[in-house]
Amino acid sequence: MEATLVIDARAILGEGPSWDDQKQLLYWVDIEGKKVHAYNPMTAGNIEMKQEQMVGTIAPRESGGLVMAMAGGFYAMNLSTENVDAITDPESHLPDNRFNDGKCDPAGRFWAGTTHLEGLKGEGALYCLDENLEVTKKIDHVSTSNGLAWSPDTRYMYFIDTPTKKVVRYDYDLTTGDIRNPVEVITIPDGEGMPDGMTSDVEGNLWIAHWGGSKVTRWNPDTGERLLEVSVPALNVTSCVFGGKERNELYITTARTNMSEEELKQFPYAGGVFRVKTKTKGSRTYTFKG
Ligand SMILES: O=C(O)[C@H](O)[C@@H](O)[C@H](O)[C@H](O)CO
Ligand SMILES: [Zn+2]
Repeated sequence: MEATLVIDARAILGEGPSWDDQKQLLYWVDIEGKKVHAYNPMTAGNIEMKQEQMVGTIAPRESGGLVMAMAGGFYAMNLSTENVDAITDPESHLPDNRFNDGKCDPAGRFWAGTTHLEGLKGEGALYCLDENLEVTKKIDHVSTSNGLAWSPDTRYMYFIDTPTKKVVRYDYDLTTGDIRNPVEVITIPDGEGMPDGMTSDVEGNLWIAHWGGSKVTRWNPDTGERLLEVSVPALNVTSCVFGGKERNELYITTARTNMSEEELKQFPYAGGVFRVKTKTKGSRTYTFKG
C-alpha cells in the first residue's frame, strides 16, 4: 500500500492529527512551525492558525473548540475567535521540556506527554487532564512521549516512548483512568526508524508511524505480529489518524526537519499530509469532555 499527498504543507514538524466526525475536518499541528491546521477534504482547503508557542498536539472538545498541549502546558482554543486560554501547566518548573504527542481516551480525558527540548532522556512524563481540568502524572521518566491508543473494548491503553522502540500495553480502567501492569507487546526492528505516533482500528490492531522509516505499519498487539505496511514518500513519518465518512481513510503527518539536501531531493513533499484508503475501519477520535 502507498499513501499519496493530500496537503503540500511543507510543515517543519507535522504531527498530532485528529478527525472531527461532526464537521468532517482533519486537525493537525506543526509543532516547530507553531501552527494548528484544519483541513477540509470536501474543499481541499487547509486553514492555518498561528500560535505563540510550540504546539505538541490538540484534540476536539465536546463543548466546541480545541484542547491543546503546548510548550507551556494545557490550553483551550475557541475556534471562532482563535482565542487561546491557559488551563494549567504541570511542568511550569521544567522550562526545558515541551509537550509532544497526546490524545483523548474513550472516557473523554486528554492525555499528553512531554519531552526535553535538547533530547535528554528520561526527563519527560505522561499526564492526563480530566473533565474537571485536574492533571495527574501517569508515567514518569519518559524520554519522547509519543503514540497513544486504546483497544476497542477499552481494556487496554497502548503507549510509545520513542527511543525504547517499543509499544507498551497497560491495563486501563475506563471509569477511573488508572493504568497498570505494563507489558511490552511490539518492538520495531532495527533499520526501520523509530516508532512515533499511532492509532488503532476496529479490529484492535495498531497503526504505527515510523520516524526515519518512510512508512506506517499495522500490528496485532496480541501476537506482536506485523500485518501490513503503508509506504509514505517522506522520511520522517510522525503520526496517523482515521478519517472520512466511512472512517477508512488513514491521514498521515510527516516532518521536514532534520533532513539533508539529498534527502529533501528524494522526498520533496516531506512535511506534507498523506492519505491512504484502508480495508479496515479505524477507531474514532474521542473528544475532550472537560
Ligand atoms: O514527532 C515527534 O513526536 C517528535 O516531536 C519528534 O521530534 C520525533 O518523534 C523524535 O525526534 C523522534 O526521535
Ligand atoms: Zn510524535
